[in-house]
Amino acid sequence: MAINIILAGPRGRMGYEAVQMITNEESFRLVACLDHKHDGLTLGELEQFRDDLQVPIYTDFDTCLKQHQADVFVDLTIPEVGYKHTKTALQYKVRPVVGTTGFTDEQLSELKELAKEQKRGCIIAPNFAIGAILMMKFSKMAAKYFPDVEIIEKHHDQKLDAPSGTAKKTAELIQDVRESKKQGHPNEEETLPGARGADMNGMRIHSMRLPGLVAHQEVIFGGAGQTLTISHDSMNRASFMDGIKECVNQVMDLEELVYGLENLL
Ligand SMILES: NC(=O)C1=CN([C@@H]2O[C@H](COP(=O)(O)OP(=O)(O)OC[C@H]3O[C@@H](n4cnc5c(N)ncnc54)[C@H](O)[C@@H]3O)[C@@H](O)[C@H]2O)C=CC1
Ligand SMILES: O=C(O)C1=N[C@H](C(=O)O)C[C@H](O)C1
Repeated sequence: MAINIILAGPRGRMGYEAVQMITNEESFRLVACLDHKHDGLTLGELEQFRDDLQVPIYTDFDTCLKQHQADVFVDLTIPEVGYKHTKTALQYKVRPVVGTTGFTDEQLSELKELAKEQKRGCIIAPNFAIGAILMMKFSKMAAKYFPDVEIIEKHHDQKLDAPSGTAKKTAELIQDVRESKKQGHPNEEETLPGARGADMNGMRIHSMRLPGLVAHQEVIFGGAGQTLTISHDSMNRASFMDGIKECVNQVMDLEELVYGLENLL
């Protein structure tokens, strides 16, 4: 039996790629899309999609959920909207797979509680690329031996949230094995605010935004007389699609919220 999917954000960089992946996958069926425009049209009526994509577009999620029996809801939008969508999907007992980043810790806790109450699977994955998951895992391994670490994440200049979800997740994983420690000289001073980047329990995260970039991260560890750099580059958004596929399949068997694809691989 096919898995029926509703996708939010089909016209976005990730959404467009996800439409191609879902509609090319035999075991998936794209039953509807959610957008903030084009209510009542189908994807095929929009310029960027194939004419034969007879997938209806809704601007109101409640209406969409009442009209279509969906198993999984995929969100690739913006933080504020993605959070509201995820909550609504869970209230309708539809399983969310969320790639949207920038949720607060409070929002994540609230959604975790809701998924538990509703006994519905929900996956929130700051990064769907397998290479990025390995980069995070390797960083956690290295942090045991190198407590001094700085993260540099580099993204395209249309990204809304900083630091990236991946950088925050990496720092959280490192934090599991690293004691809180303020890095750099104890008396260091920023003569330009922000020069040392964001501070997460003494660990520093630097966010770079430039046209031409897609999604890249370096985790640099420093020790006596040596540095270790673990890096990952997504050259295009196809790099995230296998991860979304995996999450759509796995969320069907979950009854709680899982934050991070590293917990499922
Ligand atoms: N987890 C992962 O592996 C990845 C996550 N992302 C995240 O995915 C999200 C989307 O990224 P991009 O596609 O690059 O952004 P984008 O800006 O290209 O697309 C966002 C889409 O959201 C849509 N949108 C805005 N408000 C909406 C609403 N009320 N209802 C429905 N749709 C709405 C916009 O029309 C737009 O098409 C971001 O949060 C980004 O950080 C991006 C790449 C990989
Ligand atoms: O906005 C993006 O592009 C990306 N967002 C995710 C993040 O915030 O970590 C994943 C990837 O880095 C691409």
